[in-house]
Amino acid sequence: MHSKEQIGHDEYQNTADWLMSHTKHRPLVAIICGSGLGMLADTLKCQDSFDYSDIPGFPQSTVQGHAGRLVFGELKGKSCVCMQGRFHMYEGHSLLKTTFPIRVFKLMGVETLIVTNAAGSLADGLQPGDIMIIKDHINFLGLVGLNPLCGPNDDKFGPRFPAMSGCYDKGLRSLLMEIAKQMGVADLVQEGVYAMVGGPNFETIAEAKLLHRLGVDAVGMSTAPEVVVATHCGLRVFGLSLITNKVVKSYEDSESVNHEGVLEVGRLRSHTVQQLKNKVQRTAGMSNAMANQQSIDLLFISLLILFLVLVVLIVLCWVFRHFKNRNLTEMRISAGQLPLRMVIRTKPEHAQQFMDHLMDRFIFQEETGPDCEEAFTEEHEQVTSNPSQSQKVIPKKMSQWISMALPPRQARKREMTLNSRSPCTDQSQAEIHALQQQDEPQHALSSCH
Ligand SMILES: O=P(O)(O)O[C@H]1O[C@H](CO)[C@@H](O)[C@H]1O
Ligand SMILES: Nc1nc2[nH]cnc2c(=O)[nH]1
Repeated sequence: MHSKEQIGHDEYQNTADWLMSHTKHRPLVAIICGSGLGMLADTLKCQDSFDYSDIPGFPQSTVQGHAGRLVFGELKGKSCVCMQGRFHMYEGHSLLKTTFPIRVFKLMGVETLIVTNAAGSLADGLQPGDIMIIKDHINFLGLVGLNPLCGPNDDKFGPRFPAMSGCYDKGLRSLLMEIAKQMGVADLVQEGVYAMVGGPNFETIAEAKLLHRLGVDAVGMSTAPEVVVATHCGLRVFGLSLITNKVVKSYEDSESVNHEGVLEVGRLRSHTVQQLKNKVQRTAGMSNAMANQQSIDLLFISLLILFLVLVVLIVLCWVFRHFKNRNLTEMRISAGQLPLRMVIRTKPEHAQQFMDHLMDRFIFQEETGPDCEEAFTEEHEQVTSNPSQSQKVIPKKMSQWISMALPPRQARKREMTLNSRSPCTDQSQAEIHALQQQDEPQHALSSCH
């Protein structure tokens, strides 16, 4: 039973330490080369390569087309590590063993895993030689409990129940589509769902029909366990399937698939796959820390722009209000001893009318208030003694309560009119001057006695 097998954290760590003591490379990207795709490592500079048989704890590769070598090297100055040959369950390895290198890479500081494989197509639109960007997978082994994460969970790597939705990085997927367009090979590239079956036999026609009905675009015998383990330990994953054959789905079809044919297509398309892989690898080679820093910078700039827009809006509102109120007369009314105030803004021509009504009201109330009788009588006499005066005069007592602020230009005119028409007391003159010197619309007490 695979689930009883355990690999201790120390065993992964020992292998990681051994590798790091044998190479100066500190890769951020790891690549697993699928069947016939071992040449993906060829373009790496300053290579350090190790046979799997020399690496402590590493399983051995037994499949033709999988060299069994770990190659460290640089692409455009960025270190990466390439597995020339992967491990399959059908070789007799446990799923924990087939995914052993992934956790070792994680402990070495790898952040992104690029998986490649050879696969048979079920989708009518995928032809041999096409490249499928893996959008998602169906892990048939996992669905029946054959999963490298079975057994005690190593919390140092990841959670007991890891999410798998979105395990194939969306950003890198769209990036590859862009790159394919730029390279003029967009018609060779499309996204699809990969399914992993146990192998090593290829599919019967009934199985092929079933997979097709289930929505599988391409099928192979690897990849899913590696992706599950990589996602569990927080690696960013990108996957490419090279379509090496069409899966036979019809009893009338006389064609049949074989491993040599699979390897041959791999060799023929190796150059294109290599170019695509290199371009994604260069972007992925930018560490998560760098990518995060870029996101933080972007967030900071967005916030700054938002703040500036807010400031501009506030200033615009202030200016708008200022100009809107500029030509209005402002009347401020304070009531009693309570801090009760009312501000009324109205067109200058309506202001006097309003004041007249207000004063009539006040006078009526003053008449009924016993304590203000004396003040009222005195003021009332003043008003009635000069009935020709077109503008009513606010009684002295009320001037404590009512004030008017005219628009700046009108305030000046009004001041001149008041000066020429009726002599103001020294006190109210002083108030007019004092208030007019303020920046606000000038306040002119309209009480003139
Ligand atoms: O998935 P990779 O390793 O690319 O290999 C694929 O090709 C082999 C069959 O020809 C199988 O191992 C299948 O999984
Ligand atoms: N299962 C399976 N694996 C493959 N690997 C390459 N081609 C195929 C295929 O047709 N079926």
